[in-house]
Amino acid sequence: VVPVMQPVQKEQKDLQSCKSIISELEVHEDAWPFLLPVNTRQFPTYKKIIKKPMDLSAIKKKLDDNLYKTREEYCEDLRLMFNNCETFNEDDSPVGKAGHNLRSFFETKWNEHFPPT
Ligand SMILES: CO[C@H](O)CCc1ccc(O)cc1
Repeated sequence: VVPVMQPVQKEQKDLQSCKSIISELEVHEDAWPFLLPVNTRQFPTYKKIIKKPMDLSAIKKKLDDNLYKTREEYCEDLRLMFNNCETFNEDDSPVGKAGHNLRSFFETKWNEHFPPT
């Protein structure tokens, strides 16, 4: 009989996976544009164009502060971060290329931890 995981254990496993994935993203060679918030005082255009800034340090802090109710909320913030990058950067720019590479790495890790049924 396949043991049914209690909801609490399921949440804990999901949290461990989310922490593991962001730790791998943080040390990825293409993470450099995403490690810290974009300096919106240095780049006022960014503040005007990107309504919801997001970066890896903010996501890590939300994880550590238990602010994600589900793994889907966490995934949403990562996709927001990558979509912001595509909005603001040309695909063939250094930051744009890093964004596409890191997004691909993330989606692969996501599917490893949470295989689509
Ligand atoms: C996640 O990285 C940001 O999209 C970088 C935004 C940016 C790129 C080039 C600049 O000269 C200024 C800001």
